[in-house]
Amino acid sequence: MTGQLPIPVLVNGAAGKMGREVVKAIAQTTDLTLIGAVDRSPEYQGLDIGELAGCGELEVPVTDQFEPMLAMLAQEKELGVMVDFTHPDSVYSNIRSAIAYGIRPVVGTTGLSAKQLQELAEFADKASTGCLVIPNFSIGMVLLQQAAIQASQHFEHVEIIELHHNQKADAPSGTALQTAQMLAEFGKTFNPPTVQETEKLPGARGSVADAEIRIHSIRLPGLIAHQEVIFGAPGQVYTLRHDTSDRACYMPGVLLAIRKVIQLKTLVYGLEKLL
Ligand SMILES: NC(=O)C1=CN([C@@H]2O[C@H](COP(=O)(O)OP(=O)(O)OC[C@H]3O[C@@H](n4cnc5c(N)ncnc54)[C@H](OP(=O)(O)O)[C@@H]3O)[C@@H](O)[C@H]2O)C=CC1
Ligand SMILES: O=C(O)C1=N[C@H](C(=O)O)C[C@H](O)C1
Repeated sequence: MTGQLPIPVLVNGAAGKMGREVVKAIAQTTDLTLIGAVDRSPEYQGLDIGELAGCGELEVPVTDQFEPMLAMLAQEKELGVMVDFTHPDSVYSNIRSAIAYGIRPVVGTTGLSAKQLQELAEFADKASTGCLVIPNFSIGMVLLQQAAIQASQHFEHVEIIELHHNQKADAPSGTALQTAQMLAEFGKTFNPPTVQETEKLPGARGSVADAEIRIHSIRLPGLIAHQEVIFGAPGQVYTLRHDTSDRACYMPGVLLAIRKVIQLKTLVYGLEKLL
């Protein structure tokens, strides 16, 4: 907490699957206060977000008026935070708008390109405004990625499978892309060809990400969010797997990010940098 007052938070995408979890998590704290709930869905306009999220009335109605809410948040005595769980198509401009108002973004929405991230980092830098972009807020995924980095020093072959619910807009997942990027950071290239391959169906071998790491995306009802990183070598396979069974798993990371972002003056990418 800065001073005596709670950190004012605006949740963008508040009526969505993640937005509702964030609203519930904030309502259970004493050092954060929900001051706005933005969502574009017409069916939820004017409804109390607390009722919608299942944590009781919060006297915060859902609105689609993002910019006016940012302007209102900018008037608060304490530094304001905008949590974004919206859509890959709008996240870039949401972050720019928040920073322009001096609001600190905590971003879970995936789908930002490397170029967009670079531009946002420069924008945040110039404005001396903290911004957190976190492809995955769960501690289990951070641990998986750390184990994968360690294993990558010893294996030449690795592929990633990510499995998600079939409402997910982007593929591959932000987490899978980040994982490949983390393994590529040590300058190694994986999966040297062992045979001339032919794809009888385009995409059968997945997509090629950083350092020649292949990513395969599965979308099915019944899934939430899952990832496997599979290393292979002659005579052995080493599989790392993380399973999400409830979106509550992301909330400790989201709350940590809200509390940290107000201390930052630049854009930081990845939960591991906060731990
Ligand atoms: N970083 C992490 O740990 C996690 C990240 N995610 C990411 O978060 C994002 C959201 O996921 P999820 O909650 O499952 O998605 P949902 O579709 O359930 O929720 C998104 C909500 O935001 C609304 N919305 C979309 N665009 C806008 C906009 N421009 N302005 C205001 N509201 C908007 C949607 O309305 P409508 O339905 O009308 O489009 C919907 O109500 C995805 O990118 C997902 O990959 C998800 C889980 C964890
Ligand atoms: O859409 C989701 O659900 C998730 N999205 C994030 C991603 O793309 O990596 C994080 C997690 O996998 C859940």
